[in-house]
Amino acid sequence: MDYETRLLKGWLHLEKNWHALAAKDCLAILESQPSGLDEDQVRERRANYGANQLVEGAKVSLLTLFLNQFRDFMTIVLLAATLISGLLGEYTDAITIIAIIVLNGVLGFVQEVKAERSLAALKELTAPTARVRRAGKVDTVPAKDLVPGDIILLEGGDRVPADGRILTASGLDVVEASLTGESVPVSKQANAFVDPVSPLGDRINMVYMGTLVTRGKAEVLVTETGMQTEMGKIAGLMQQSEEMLTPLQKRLDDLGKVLVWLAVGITVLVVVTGILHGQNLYRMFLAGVSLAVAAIPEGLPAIVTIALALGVQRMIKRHAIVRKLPSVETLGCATVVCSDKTGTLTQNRMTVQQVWADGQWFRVTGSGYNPIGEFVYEDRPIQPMRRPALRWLNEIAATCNNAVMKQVATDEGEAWECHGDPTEGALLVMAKKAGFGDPDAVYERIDEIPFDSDRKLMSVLVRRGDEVFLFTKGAPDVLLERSKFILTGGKEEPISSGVKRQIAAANEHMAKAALRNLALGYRRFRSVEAAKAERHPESDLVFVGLCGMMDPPREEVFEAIRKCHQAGIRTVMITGDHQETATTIARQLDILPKDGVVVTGAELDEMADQELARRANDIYVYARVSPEHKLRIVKALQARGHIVAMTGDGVNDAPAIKQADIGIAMGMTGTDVAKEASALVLADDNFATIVAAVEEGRGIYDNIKKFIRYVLASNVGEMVTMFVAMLAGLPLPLVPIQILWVNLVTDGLPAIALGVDPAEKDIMSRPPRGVNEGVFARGLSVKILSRGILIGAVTLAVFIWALQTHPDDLAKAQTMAYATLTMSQFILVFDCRSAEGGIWKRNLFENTWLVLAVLCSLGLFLMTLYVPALVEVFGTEPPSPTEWGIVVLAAAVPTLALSLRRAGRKALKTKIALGR
Ligand SMILES: Nc1ncnc2c1ncn2[C@@H]1O[C@H](COP(=O)(O)OP(=O)(O)OP(=O)(O)O)[C@@H](O)[C@H]1O
Ligand SMILES: [Ca+2]
Repeated sequence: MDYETRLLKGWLHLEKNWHALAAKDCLAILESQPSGLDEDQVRERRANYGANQLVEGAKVSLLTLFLNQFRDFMTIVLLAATLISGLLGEYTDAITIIAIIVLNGVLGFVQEVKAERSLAALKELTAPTARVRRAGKVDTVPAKDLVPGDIILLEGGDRVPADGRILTASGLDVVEASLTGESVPVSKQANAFVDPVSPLGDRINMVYMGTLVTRGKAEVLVTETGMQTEMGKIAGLMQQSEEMLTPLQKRLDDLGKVLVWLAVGITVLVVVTGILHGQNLYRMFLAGVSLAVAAIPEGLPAIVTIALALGVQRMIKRHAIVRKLPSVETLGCATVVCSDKTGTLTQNRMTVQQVWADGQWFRVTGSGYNPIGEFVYEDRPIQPMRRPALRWLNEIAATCNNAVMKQVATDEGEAWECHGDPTEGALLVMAKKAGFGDPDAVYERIDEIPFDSDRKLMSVLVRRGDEVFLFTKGAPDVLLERSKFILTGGKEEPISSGVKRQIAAANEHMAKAALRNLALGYRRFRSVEAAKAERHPESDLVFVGLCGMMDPPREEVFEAIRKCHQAGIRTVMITGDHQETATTIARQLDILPKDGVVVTGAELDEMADQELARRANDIYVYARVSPEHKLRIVKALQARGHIVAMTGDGVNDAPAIKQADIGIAMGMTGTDVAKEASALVLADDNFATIVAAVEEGRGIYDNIKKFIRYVLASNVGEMVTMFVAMLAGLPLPLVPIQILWVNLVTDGLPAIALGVDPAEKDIMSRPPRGVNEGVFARGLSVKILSRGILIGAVTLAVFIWALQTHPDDLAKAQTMAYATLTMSQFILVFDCRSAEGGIWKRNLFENTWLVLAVLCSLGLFLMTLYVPALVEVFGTEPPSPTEWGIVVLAAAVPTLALSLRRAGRKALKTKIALGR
């Protein structure tokens, strides 16, 4: 570092005024260069500067999390009661109860840690990345790995990953609202002079972490990372807290509060009636508190989180990444899925098959990205570079292009892969087939006007010797409109309206064959300066020709769309492509029914919002639309009461993604902006993944309902048993420790195993659930109460029977009641697996976890009957074989009776139906 640089560095150290320095001085100070840092430098700086991350708020320690398990009111009361009983000399009772409470706490703790971990893993998956140039090579790395001195590449749609000085920029616009509050994009430049004392918003040669690039491209030298960034300085204020509680979780939280008071109320009643009937006050108190602890479903929120988290992991396996947990529930309610076409419904592996130029048709042979094939005219191979129109066409196609083709080794030998836009990949391959493989050797690129979905065009300014051209490619209708000339027989001639009609017809012809079309053209300039001075460079073009590329539908989409039909979900295609191409593909995929309507962006512009809403139910394809139209479409569908899932990838798609009930972003081709607006990211950009996510979403919601049903029915059973016994003046049916143990073995493992239950087969043939439908809709509360009451009834029946057969043996009768209550819950858990069908609706062994969980819990329960040390503590007396028979029969009654009743009702219905 020379003296001057060191001087600057000293000054900078005080002020951090990167914006007031020349770019080359910034590079010198950071000892970097445009080709980037090398590996050693990066490693060293990582150690010095730390990760490029905002430090998060303090995390809850594991110990706190563990202690939290014992903080609820009833557990504290129970602990106090236990202490008293310890003081009164009931040591075994006291120790056992404490042991059970600790076990319960451990269980809750494990559940919560697991839930937390899964959520953290989720966050990791959606962590931002950055494109960085190091040692001359461009690579995508996690944004947290950036160090000062790194050279990063930005383009429209990126979130800026660190603070940096702009080295080069073309058409760069950045929204800095997150930093300055200003929502109008700021236009940035590399070489602008910026006053040292200017505010953040005026430093137009800098970009700042967390701001959004809306358009353009730039190379940026990272100057500050992590907490040293402007964002880091205000990190305390900025911590975005993502809404992580789902509507269901909130509702259950409220429900939990009600249930606590209900449980406490009933417990008080039980205790009071027990005492009035002459029960021992102290034992009654302990029993009451134990009952309350058992009956309060304090584990529900944690189990819901686990079910959500496990479901979310299953979704990840199916390539759907959930960014906002609440959307998991909404997924099951979706009534319309609006999907992009290119790459989502189709394979996005494009191949140019037809070319129209100079009034003639050509075929291009070959398939995929393999650059082997020929241009064919009237069934004879030709040499395209010898024909002026085709030569221009291929030169523009390859030069106005940012894709890179790479050869990779696969299992089936060498294959070609496209890095970049597949549309451009197809053009590169075509040019290579024509024999124009290396455009950089011929044309020097000076500038680029990047593609955007609104303009539907892309251009590059190039120089060849002292000739200067603008090469443009884009949607044929758009490009044709901007053309004034056409290349015929090697000469530029004015384009007549007749020729325009001929081109439009050629375009239509290819579109009807499902080809995706692009037009190519150029414009000459006198000099680079003249081109740069031109306000509308993409006009007065010379039209060269059309390329039609095949982009076949994805195989798996056919099945996915069929599933949607069955599940009562409508599929709508929204595409920037031509209406004929869109229509043909939509027909192939069975998205567009016979009477379905296709609407274009131009027609949308003519339509008022109300009219759009009125017609929204009949429109299946929106073609040649701009991202702005998407927002209107979402709103129109929502106005018709639909729950809308909407896909998108670009910056301009973000508002629609946000507005949709389920915003979906593309994982591969999507911009950061689209991803951040989304609730769901498709790792494979595949439509079928949306359907898989809906399926999982429905399954997760179902599973949550399953264990709510199970846990609450069990608890009702426990309450009914105790309450009725006390009312009837019976002795205590279960001793406190037994109550606690029932709760531990039944609420623990089996309930969690229900959370991973495979979805029912008919899950995608039901209509979508209403968004406002509560958990207890569709008779769930009746199911819970009927089962709970029956469980209580059989437990009491067995208890009374045992009291009568062994009048002097209360312990025996209590053991029988204890066994009946436990066993009936083990049977009930299998009944809860089917929403409508009864216990035999589903294969018992389909959910191995559940079988294992029940066996495991059964073992824990049997230990208290047969392990001598525990028998002593639990005061049990093992039933005889006959008594076991009675217990198991009685325990099966609630589930069997209700399943039979359902089967009976169904048979009756069928009979009535048949009778008609
Ligand atoms: N890289 C590109 N350069 C120039 N023009 C392009 C490029 N990519 C697409 N186009 C043209 O712009 C049109 C709109 O593109 P856009 O990306 O908005 O939608 P799409 O890819 O056709 O379909 P979808 O909206 O279903 O993804 C395309 O139909 C094509 O004619
Ligand atoms: Ca319970």
